[in-house]
Amino acid sequence: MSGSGDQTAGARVVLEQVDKRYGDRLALSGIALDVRPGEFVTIVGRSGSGKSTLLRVLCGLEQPTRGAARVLASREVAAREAVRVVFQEPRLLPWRTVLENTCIGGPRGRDARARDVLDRVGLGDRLNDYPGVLSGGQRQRVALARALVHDPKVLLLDEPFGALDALTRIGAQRLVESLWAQRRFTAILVTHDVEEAVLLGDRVLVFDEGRIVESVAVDLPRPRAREVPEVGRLAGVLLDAIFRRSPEEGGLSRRASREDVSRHPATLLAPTGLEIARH
Ligand SMILES: Nc1ncnc2c1ncn2[C@@H]1O[C@H](COP(=O)(O)OP(=O)(O)OP(=O)(O)O)[C@@H](O)[C@H]1O
Repeated sequence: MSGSGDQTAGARVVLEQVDKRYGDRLALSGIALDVRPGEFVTIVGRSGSGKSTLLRVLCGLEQPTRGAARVLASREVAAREAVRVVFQEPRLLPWRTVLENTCIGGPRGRDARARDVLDRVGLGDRLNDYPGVLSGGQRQRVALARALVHDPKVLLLDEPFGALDALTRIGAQRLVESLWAQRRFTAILVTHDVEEAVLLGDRVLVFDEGRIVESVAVDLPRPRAREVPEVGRLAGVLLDAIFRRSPEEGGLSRRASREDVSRHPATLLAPTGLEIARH
């Protein structure tokens, strides 16, 4: 897909030997990463492998213990405009309308832009509704609009589709991909779904114990479908990388097979057999 309309260019993201330590736990260990402007990088890995910590470092919620994380835009942009995050829960204010939620945190006079973005995510006719009357997928689209209204150079997505049902999830994936193709921001998405990682990523990184243990380039035309054999093959490669090591401590109670995971994608959420809580 080629960019059209807006000429917004994404920023380059560079991490140099980043460690993040919590007490004696090393959540990130020597992460070196260079993300091209406009690249779509997806990240998979077992629970606790450091994926969310990486996003928190990138958006400035956490400081690296060692090393540096840099966002390099082609022109000077305010930090708050450079990087935006969409979380698994939409985090909307229930007493504010869709339009008001979308404008939150932005400078005044963003109404027109917010309306435009809400239109693009298919909520142009829900501006004055409150979050309580929206579906889960619609709320997540408001969260996406709220991030995009700032015209970010980097969009961080932390399991943004995790709480959506399968059909809504496919629609939301396509929406994110088409917005990315239009606006050319740099996208970094954390997911537990290896197929989703292949469908959306130019490159998929596998995390394990705070390190990048595998990097898989996905050189397939877009939009991609789960039915394409190469998508399934790459998803298998990723699963092998995720489960290659079965650590004695804190790891899998048994080695999950590829079949287990494709039948029950949520297996990855709870590799030690814990109850899976869905939001
Ligand atoms: N604020 C914190 N204080 C202490 N330890 C933390 C904190 N945040 C994360 N950790 C630890 O850092 C490690 C990495 O956590 P992180 O949330 O990045 O993993 P994750 O890969 O995103 O996991 P999940 O897929 O379950 O969301 C874990 O061992 C976690 O317990």
